[in-house]
Amino acid sequence: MFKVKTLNNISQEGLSLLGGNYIITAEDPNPDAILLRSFKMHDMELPESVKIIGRAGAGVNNIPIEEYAAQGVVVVNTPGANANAVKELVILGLLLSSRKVISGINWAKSQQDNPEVDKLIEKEKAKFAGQELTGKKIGVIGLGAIGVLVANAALSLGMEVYGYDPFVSVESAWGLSCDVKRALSLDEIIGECDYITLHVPLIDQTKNMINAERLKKAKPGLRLLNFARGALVSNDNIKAAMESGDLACYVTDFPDQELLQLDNVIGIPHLGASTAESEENCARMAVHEIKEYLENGNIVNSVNYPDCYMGISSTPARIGITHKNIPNMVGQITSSLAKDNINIGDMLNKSKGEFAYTLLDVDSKVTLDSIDRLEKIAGVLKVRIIKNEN
Ligand SMILES: NC(=O)c1ccc[n+]([C@@H]2O[C@H](COP(=O)([O-])OP(=O)(O)OC[C@H]3O[C@@H](n4cnc5c(N)ncnc54)[C@H](O)[C@@H]3O)[C@@H](O)[C@H]2O)c1
Ligand SMILES: O=C(O)[C@H](O)COP(=O)(O)O
Repeated sequence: MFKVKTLNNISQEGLSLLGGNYIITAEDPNPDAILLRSFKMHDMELPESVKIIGRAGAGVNNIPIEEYAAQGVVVVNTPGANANAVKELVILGLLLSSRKVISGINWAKSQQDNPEVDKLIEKEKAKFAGQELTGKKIGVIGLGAIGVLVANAALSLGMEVYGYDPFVSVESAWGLSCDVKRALSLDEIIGECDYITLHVPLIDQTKNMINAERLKKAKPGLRLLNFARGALVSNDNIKAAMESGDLACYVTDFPDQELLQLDNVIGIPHLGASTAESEENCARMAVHEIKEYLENGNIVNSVNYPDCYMGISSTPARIGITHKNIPNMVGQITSSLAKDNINIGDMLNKSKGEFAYTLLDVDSKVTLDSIDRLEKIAGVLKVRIIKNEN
């Protein structure tokens, strides 16, 4: 029996895939896995029992992934599972930043007791005129799962699309329309575009990426959309750019009190991934990844360990070892097993940055003493018996 602790509400359709061998808990102090959305884990003490953390979503800035890697805990996310939901909200954001529908609707509602409102409408509507998207230039920053969908959708709205992503994956590049123009730097497009939309992860290198200097170069009347993370742009810079008239509108899925006080900010309460379809997709994918790791030791879509897949074990025992990516780890692991007369039938060793994973199928049952010896090897972080039969 495995215990999965949830730190946020997770789609029931996804949770139901865990099946009868799992207990879903919000309270248990010693779970095998943690499943969450945006819950901030930075101040949380992680129980020793936790082997894997599943982020039902894309962003992992709410999880100390390096710290957990150093504890031998694998963190996985669900790439692309909520991308369509975000893309659709970005399209809405483009329209809301272009047409004064929010103020128009609010004005109309304020006239609900006015029997003459239909006559007033024709007079008042001039206050709510906007601009069209067709023919305008948009810069899409970050061409991953979301950025590619947004760039392609913007083309179909008749926009001229520039994409910027120095680390674009081959898979993303295949998904991107050849009509998207490649920008070699952010500065190259900030002065050209009528709209800029951000789709990068929040990491040290992207924090405050739309800084004061860049906003000063912006085309006057720029509309900036941020459905990625608030800290990619600072409030002070948004304020200054609005005061100078360079920034006409800031649409953000991450508003705070200061931003909500500004007239030209459209603040959405982090609804990018909040559709039934996306919540279900994310939960299904995260549950699949957690099951693969707990039941088979396979790592799928990890952000702090290498992906590693050996299917279902057909030997008597399987052992999974998270360890540091340093010389002679495989040598020490295999000779420790050899000393215990345990033959290795199959194995995989993969590394990612400072950390590595070794998955071994062995031809006989392993004893707790053998596991103890593996745990004592310097650099080994966690050893798990995934399967152990006679
Ligand atoms: N508002 C929401 O509800 C919501 C939902 C999903 C994701 N997000 C946010 O959006 C981000 C992107 O999501 P995704 O699913 O597209 O992720 P992704 O990993 O598929 O794509 C991110 C892309 O950003 C690129 N990138 C990284 N650093 C860059 C830089 N300095 N300049 C330009 N490009 C850079 C990467 O190469 C990658 O192609 C997530 O990390 C998350 O923070 C928000
Ligand atoms: O990074 C993400 O996937 C989004 O920000 C969605 O977060 P949520 O699951 O808390 O809605």
